[in-house]
Amino acid sequence: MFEFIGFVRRNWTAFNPPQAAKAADALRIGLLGASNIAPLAIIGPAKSHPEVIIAAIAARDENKAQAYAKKHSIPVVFKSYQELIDDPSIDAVYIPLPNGLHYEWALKSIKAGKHVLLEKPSTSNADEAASLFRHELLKQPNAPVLLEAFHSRFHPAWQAFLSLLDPPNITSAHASMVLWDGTFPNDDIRFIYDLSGGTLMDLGTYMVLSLRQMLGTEPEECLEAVPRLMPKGWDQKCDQAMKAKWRFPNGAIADIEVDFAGKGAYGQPRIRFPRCSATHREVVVKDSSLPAGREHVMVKTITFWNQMLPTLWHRIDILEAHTIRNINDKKAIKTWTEKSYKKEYVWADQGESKPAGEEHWTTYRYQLEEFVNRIKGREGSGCWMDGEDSVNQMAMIDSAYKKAGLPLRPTSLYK
Ligand SMILES: NC(=O)C1=CN([C@@H]2O[C@H](COP(=O)(O)OP(=O)(O)OC[C@H]3O[C@@H](n4cnc5c(N)ncnc54)[C@H](OP(=O)(O)O)[C@@H]3O)[C@@H](O)[C@H]2O)C=CC1
Ligand SMILES: O=C1OC[C@@H](O)[C@H](O)[C@H]1O
Repeated sequence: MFEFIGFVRRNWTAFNPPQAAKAADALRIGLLGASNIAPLAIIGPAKSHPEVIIAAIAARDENKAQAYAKKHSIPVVFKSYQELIDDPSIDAVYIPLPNGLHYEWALKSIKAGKHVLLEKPSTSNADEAASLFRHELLKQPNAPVLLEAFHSRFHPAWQAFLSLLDPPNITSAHASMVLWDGTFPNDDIRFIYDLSGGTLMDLGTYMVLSLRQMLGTEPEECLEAVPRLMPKGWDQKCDQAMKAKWRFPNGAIADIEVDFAGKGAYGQPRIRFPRCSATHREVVVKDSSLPAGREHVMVKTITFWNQMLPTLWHRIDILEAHTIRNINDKKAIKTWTEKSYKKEYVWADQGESKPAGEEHWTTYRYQLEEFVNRIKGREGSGCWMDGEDSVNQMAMIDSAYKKAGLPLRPTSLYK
């Protein structure tokens, strides 16, 4: 009952956040495009941030921008993306454009001296990511801050989950999410190759990041990648679903499954709640009560339920599979499991300095906190995604497209 009340209160407040009075030196952020995601990813989170003002929007159609600005109380409308990034009163831009336009508009914004919060996936492929994140302009003193908006990694629950893992001793890992057909129409930007669509580029990015973060390193090889293409008549260079498997340097095998049109038995819609899990190498548990010739071993599996939107609800399951067995023939004498659970909506006490956070803060709000901290030169929670991380993320995505025999998403012609 208390948990249900907490769930309702947390989620109601997440979507109706308290309004903070704005500081005189608040960052003025402009939005490129009247996107579907901005209200959740930045307009809402900015409300409770005293140092952020959503100051302007630009859309390809000015009337659309005006209507969006009115709905979301955005004071200034620009006629084009370029006009917005050229305006000296704008400090930073949020780029939630189709994936294929990320590179061009991020680079244009950086050239205009703006800080950039860039939607995931950062670019269309690893080559683009390398040219963007290793750009000379980002190496200058006082260079703009560029962040791939991988919101989920900024949440305390995700960090708590990672802290329970022992990456060198992980033997297998898994991450998956399956949605029902029709969540997005077949002509959505997500499924258009020329805009760098594909399910691996969308849901897949979260699962790829989950594996990379759980293993704490980059894969050696993509062992398998099996796409299901969009239905006939739709873009045949886009995957509607993807299953892929990699080998990591410690020998761990890690796989993902993502699907935008899950079907179960008899064609019934199938969904799979976002999750990821890691299983560790068997360890011997010291047990002085055992007779000679016997040993006690344990295998630990840790699962995170809802790594994508943990504020809504999440759970970390710690499962220990114990066995008492003969040492010589490995015959099991007794087996049992022990389970415990963890949730973490705010940072656990870390002594003197606890990073900012509230139970109702979404992943996007935690991310915005760190984006601002970085721009203002403050330490913050320590969560960040640096440029090389974003390049490696795209390299792992590319490796699956290559293995699947699909073309890499197209590189922008913008220089
Ligand atoms: N972090 C997260 O949780 C989420 C992130 N995303 C990411 O955000 C980005 C945008 O997603 P979403 O908001 O769902 O997308 P939308 O379908 O809302 O499109 C975003 C904007 O793209 C602009 N646009 C520019 N060129 C084109 C074009 N050729 N065709 C279609 N649109 C164009 C439109 O701008 P205009 O208004 O100027 O016409 C539109 O408003 C993607 O990169 C996606 O991966 C998406 C959902 C969740
Ligand atoms: O980033 C995202 O998160 C939620 C998904 O449903 C969406 O397609 C994706 O773009």
